[in-house]
Amino acid sequence: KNYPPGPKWFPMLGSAYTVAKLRKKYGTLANSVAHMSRKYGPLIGLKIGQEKIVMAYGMQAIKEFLMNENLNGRPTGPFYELRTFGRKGVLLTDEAFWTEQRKFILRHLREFGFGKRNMSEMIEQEAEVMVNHIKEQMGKKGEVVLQMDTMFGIHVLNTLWTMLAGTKYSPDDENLIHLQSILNKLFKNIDMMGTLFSHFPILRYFAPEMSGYNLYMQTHKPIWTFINKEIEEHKRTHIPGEPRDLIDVYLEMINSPDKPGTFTEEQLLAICLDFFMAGSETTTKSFGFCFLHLILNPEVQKKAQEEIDSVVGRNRTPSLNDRPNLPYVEAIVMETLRHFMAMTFGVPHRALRDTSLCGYYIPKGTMIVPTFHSVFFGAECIWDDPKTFRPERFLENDTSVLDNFIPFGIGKRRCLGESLARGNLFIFIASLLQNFNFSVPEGHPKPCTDAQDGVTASPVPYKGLISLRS
Ligand code: HEM
Repeated sequence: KNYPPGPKWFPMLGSAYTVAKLRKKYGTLANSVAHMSRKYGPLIGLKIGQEKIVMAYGMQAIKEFLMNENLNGRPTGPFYELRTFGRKGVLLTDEAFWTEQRKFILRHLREFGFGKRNMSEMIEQEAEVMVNHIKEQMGKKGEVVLQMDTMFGIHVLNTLWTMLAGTKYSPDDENLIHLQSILNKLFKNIDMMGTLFSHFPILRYFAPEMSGYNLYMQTHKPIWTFINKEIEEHKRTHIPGEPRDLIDVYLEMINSPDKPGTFTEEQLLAICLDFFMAGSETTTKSFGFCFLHLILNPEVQKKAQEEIDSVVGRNRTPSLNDRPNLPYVEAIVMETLRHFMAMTFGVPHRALRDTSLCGYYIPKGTMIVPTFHSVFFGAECIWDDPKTFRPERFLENDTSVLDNFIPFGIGKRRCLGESLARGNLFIFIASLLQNFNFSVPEGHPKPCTDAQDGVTASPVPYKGLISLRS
């Protein structure tokens, strides 16, 4: 009673068929939810299989939802448990277990530079590696055509992995390129609400291929192996009392006599997996959207390059200290996040107790998903030309712009990696624009601005011509 309104529920399927039909018609899940919200309002009540799912559409609904602590859980079920041998990690756990782990991770990541000055130095070093790697590929020609939607993956992971595991990988590391490409494939085949076997768990036994179960497991296994190797290496080389990174600190906690019960080796593996997925995918996809729009908007590149030349010059790498003096580059970062998150849903929450939202009843156990499309592109968007890539919108003196800018969420479950993500975006974009121009390669089509659906939205794969600036 008083559950949010939505499409009719059919026996067994619930509203799955209606949602699938809308998705076919409107191209993406975000566009389908936008369509449903026109009919049903800011909360759309769905039932997919046995699962109740509410989509929150619009700033007021999303803010009220994210600030309601009764809605701070994460979904349960085999889809969420199989990836980490039970409910483990930080991304998809809740209650006291999650609080203890999140606090520990945040405190110790800071020891290894997270959010501090040496984070800037570490990102600057990686940006230099990236610039030099591109220059090597250019050779004497001074230009090269590259697959731009995926080329940031290893560089982004390196900035994260330095703090987590004290390791960096070569941009040509074949194993890591493979792991990122299979993860990319998985993320295109599922979405933030899950996949067929998460809504209909029994299908994993009868139709493992069709329900997405096989792909899910085939993707996770090599990533577990990769992380396990890293943990084993740390166990072999770690000197007690001299932690080098988060894995070492965590191992010390596991070995301490008075450790709380939540600290186990499986939990450490789950945390690394969460970071591998939540940390590298999101930032890499954001770069994909950013350079796509920079290629299509040479005047934005030119404006940023003039700013960088006058503040930083050409002889040193931009740093996070330059942020206040590079407002146009910072505005590109925000415009990038807006375009990426407009087509990406927030991580699903779960009602820990019966509660109410926007005057509706939300029963315990309901999954609830924020639809950022509404605030960045859709009906509640405060910008009149939302699909245009126009960084200037963030430089206009309008405070409501920042009130409506919540790509990392709000409240207690707010993104744990915001400072690293923003730092990466700022330094990499500034460094690349300082050195290169980006354009459509001869004989190639203009990149398409439509997003592809998945756990996180991706740009349609595209190539760019990168040439040395004169
Ligand atoms: C463009 C980059 C990124 C965006 C837009 C982004 C956005 C988000 C959003 C919307 C959430 C969900 C908040 C909620 O559930 O209410 C989230 C959670 C999370 N993010 Fe990010 N994120 C980004 C990068 C990163 C990075 C680089 C890391 C790792 C260093 C990271 C780690 C996490 C983790 C661990 C959570 C779960 C937090 C929790 O449940 O307590 N994210 N992120």
